[in-house]
Amino acid sequence: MTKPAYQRVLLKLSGEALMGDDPFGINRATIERMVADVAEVQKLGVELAVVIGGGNIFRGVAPGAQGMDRATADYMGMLATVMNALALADAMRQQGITARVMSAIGIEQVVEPYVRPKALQYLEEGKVVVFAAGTGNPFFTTDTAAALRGSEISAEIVLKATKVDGVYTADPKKDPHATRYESISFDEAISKHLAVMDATAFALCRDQKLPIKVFSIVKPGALKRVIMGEDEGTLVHV
Ligand SMILES: Nc1ncnc2c1ncn2[C@@H]1O[C@H](COP(=O)(O)OP(=O)(O)O)[C@@H](O)[C@H]1O
Ligand SMILES: O=c1ccn([C@@H]2O[C@H](COP(=O)(O)OP(=O)(O)O)[C@@H](O)[C@H]2O)c(=O)[nH]1
Repeated sequence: MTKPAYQRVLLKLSGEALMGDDPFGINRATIERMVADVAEVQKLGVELAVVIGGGNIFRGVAPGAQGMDRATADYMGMLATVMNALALADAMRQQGITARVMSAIGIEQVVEPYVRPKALQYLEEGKVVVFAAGTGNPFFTTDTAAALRGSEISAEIVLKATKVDGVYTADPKKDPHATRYESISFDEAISKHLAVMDATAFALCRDQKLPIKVFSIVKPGALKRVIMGEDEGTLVHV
């Protein structure tokens, strides 16, 4: 049997993708399917940490936050990621995966706080760690949280599972003529303002020499193919 290409990865799951075809919130079938994908790669012995987004519930820059103080809206967004993290960890439990949620914001009655050595210990024990509340700071995104936590846990790669199947020359939702890159350097992605991830996340990964793979969360089996090092999505590299 061929071995996985990575031993430890940071998986960023889009909050917005949790909606499935619903207008907001968490779609049951969608979260179960995502967890089934995670279970499949966990069986291969890959150490897996997850950063979950919150856009399905609240986004600090959404129209619903108009007129609000940006930092307040962002804290709401971070709390939304905590709800998603709890739902995700529970869905994992139902599929036989032991998961631990760690929050960047102190809410001890609900989830344990993020403590780096503890997170590393869980990973070594084969548990899935779900990082909630992003970076814990307003004006950031969960993509940046993925870059940060990925660096902290010495992940070999950040896997961004999102609604598109890679990085395109322009936003494929707006430009039907956009074409997908097989791979692209951080500098090119930043200088071309490719908005699939924010520049802060790209810059942090570039400085830490932490590659990113952008791939589809919707495509069946894509996560496993990425883990096996097969041709899937777009690699963003130094
Ligand atoms: N150059 C690009 N290549 C791919 N996707 C892009 C690009 N520019 C903008 N996007 C948009 O970025 C979205 C993914 O980023 P984001 O909205 O932050 O998703 P997530 O919920 O995964 O964090 C895609 O759905 C796509 O519409
Ligand atoms: O470190 C962080 C991470 C997230 N957020 C807030 O939480 C929201 C949800 O996260 P994100 O938009 O990254 O989730 P996703 O795109 O995956 O749905 C963001 O819009 C921000 O308002 C924040 O303020 N700081």
